[in-house]
Amino acid sequence: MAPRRTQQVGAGPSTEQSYIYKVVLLGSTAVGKSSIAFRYVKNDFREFMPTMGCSFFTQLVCLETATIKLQIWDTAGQEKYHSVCHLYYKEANAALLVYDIARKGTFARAKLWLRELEKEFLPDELVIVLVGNKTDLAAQREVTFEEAEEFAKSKSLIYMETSAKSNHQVTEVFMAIGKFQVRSRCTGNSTREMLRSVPALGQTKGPSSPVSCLLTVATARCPRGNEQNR
Ligand SMILES: Nc1nc2c(ncn2[C@@H]2O[C@H](COP(=O)(O)OP(=O)(O)OP(=O)(O)O)[C@@H](O)[C@H]2O)c(=O)[nH]1
Repeated sequence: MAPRRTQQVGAGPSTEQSYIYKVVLLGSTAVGKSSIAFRYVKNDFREFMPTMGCSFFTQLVCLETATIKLQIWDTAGQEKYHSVCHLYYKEANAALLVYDIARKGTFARAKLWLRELEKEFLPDELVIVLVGNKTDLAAQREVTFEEAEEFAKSKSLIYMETSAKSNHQVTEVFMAIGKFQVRSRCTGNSTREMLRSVPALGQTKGPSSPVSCLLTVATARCPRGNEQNR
């Protein structure tokens, strides 16, 4: 089932379609949500940027078949802001559940966020990416790739690891969201169904994982420098 609340904003430059997707970043404080958004939108990294309430960014993703405007909502992870977070993930099309691979407690917290989302959304209504951030801290890793991937698989989530600091796979996360949404629209299959359709590859990470396998299907048209930030 394709996402229900996607806004279609008409044809793009040629015969392409343009869509607006709302993406919300959720997770414990200091896992790197703002840093991921900042890296993606500004291609920069700052050591200190605490979020109060919520920040908002937009970014265009140009795919072969469609142009997508991502509305990126970066929520604050501090407990005092928790009660307002549901206001931000309302009407979302995709969620990034971010944890810090070097802090096991943040992985547990991401699982709690998932439960909250499961109460608010139908199973195929939201594309959810579990994001293990700070891969540059590999020596301090407390959550293995395999543990997180296994959990993601059991819940039909996309799983990816990033480093906002070293710019590892950050763009790919947002591209994944765009591509899954567009493919979902084109094929009528939900992300769950698409992930299920490549089960044999589910055991491996890297270039042959289900995510990267599906990502290669729709090739990006714009090089990063040509993406517009509005
Ligand atoms: N080593 C490393 N540090 C990172 C990475 N991403 C973020 N950080 C650092 O982690 C700290 C928290 O980053 P933020 O982006 O503010 O985290 P947040 O999840 O938005 O935090 P809240 O706004 O409190 O919810 C900062 O000191 C960042 O510099 C990363 O990939 N690697």
